[in-house]
Amino acid sequence: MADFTDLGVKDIRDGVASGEFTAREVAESFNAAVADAAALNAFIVTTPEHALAAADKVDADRAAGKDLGKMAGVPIGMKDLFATHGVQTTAASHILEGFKPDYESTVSSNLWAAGAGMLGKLNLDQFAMGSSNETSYFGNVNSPWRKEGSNAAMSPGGSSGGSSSAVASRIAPAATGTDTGGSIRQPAAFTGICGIKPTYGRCSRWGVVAFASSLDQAGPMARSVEDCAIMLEAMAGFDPKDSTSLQMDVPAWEAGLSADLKGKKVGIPREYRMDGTYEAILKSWEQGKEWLRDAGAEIVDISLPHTKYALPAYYIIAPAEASSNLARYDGVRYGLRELPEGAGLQDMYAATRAAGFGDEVKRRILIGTYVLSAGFYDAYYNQAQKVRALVARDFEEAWATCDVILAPTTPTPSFPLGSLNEDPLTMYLNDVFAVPASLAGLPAMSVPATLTDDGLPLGLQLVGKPFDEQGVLNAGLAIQQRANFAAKPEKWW
Ligand SMILES: NC(=O)C[C@H](N)C(=O)O
Repeated sequence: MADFTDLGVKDIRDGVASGEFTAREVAESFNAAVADAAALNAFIVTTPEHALAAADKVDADRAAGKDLGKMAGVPIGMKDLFATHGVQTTAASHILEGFKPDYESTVSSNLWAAGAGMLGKLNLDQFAMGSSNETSYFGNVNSPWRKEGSNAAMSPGGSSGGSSSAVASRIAPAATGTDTGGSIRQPAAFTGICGIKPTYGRCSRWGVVAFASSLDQAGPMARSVEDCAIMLEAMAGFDPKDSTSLQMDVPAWEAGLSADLKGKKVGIPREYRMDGTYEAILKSWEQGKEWLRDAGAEIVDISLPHTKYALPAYYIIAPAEASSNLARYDGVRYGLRELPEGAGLQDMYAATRAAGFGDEVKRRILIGTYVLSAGFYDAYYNQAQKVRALVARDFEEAWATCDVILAPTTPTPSFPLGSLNEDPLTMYLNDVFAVPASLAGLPAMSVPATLTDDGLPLGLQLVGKPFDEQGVLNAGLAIQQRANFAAKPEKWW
């Protein structure tokens, strides 16, 4: 069987369209790679038949001379937070084990309509809560990357850790992710791939298991900026079923790609120079400035004064919304039910939730319930909302002097699995550079920049004005062309 696993979204789509190979050949090749990579634990369930059926439809459409979609013939991984009709959807939680939705999320429907197929449902942190993919009920995901000279299992980041691991290891050309406070960008940075969180409202949240509804956004994860542009075009669009969906046409991001940044100003936020950030990351940030200058941009110093309050505000707002969203898992409507002998309704709720939710999910529900309780609402929840407004205002003011912002994606590279489990605060700090853009609802992307001396990927982050995914993608492309990140993890799985 021919091996197509080094190909990305654009290569596959164009090769299928020109008849260089068939969509079925591609699907078979990736299905085999997925089956061979069980050691990564990237997938919770695999759906080879879905990938093949979608491929056959594309091949038949091509033979019949029909128009092919944006993602025609591309088999992808689907984060297991998207409801998929008839296919188990768990959010990596025991409480949803066995749940097979009788509906399809809007984002996945859009992708299938564009000609993509599904390789399977990808592992993640439980209910997307985590930064290492260690809170999944279905076990850790392994990063395909290892430190030079070490066999220690590394984190692929989280919560979209199955997505990042699958794309980096080339068992999927692309995958969906979701980002509430960094869940696309941080795993992309940890594994040397690209990932973009679009403006809040670009991708419908309908059929996406809710974590923090005012922050949750879907986006693509792939190995190039071009592939992200193509896939985002297929995913995005107004959806009347999501009341926060943007009523705007989807721009032609792929056609609009240009790495010429003449006339653009790139802002460097001085508050992002934080203690505890790895030297190699500060160095790659400097390098990033040079690359963007080389692409024609002017580099300007900017200030986002409320940056240090963003993470604490996020860890009040996100748990508050989660405690409300997760109240629906009661043992009656979905998945798991624990019904001890002689138990009443309240006992059944308690037993189901005690058995069904993992520790991190329980921690967030407790914090969220606490900050929303009558005596603490003003002191915590309302205060955090005010901070959120200040963080958003910082960005609005910055747009007076720059068009796009360059920052690190994370303060550190990937870490060994197990090393931060006992320390939730250090784990939360992973998202210190990602969360401000989330609170402000802005488009933001991570692009691979370089490797550390011991061989781990580092990413650079670009943050854009509202609705300006194009500006983010174009600056990302300028970095991609200069970083020439061609490193590939050595196969050990
Ligand atoms: N869901 C996310 O965007 C990830 C973030 N680390 C969190 O645990 O909330």
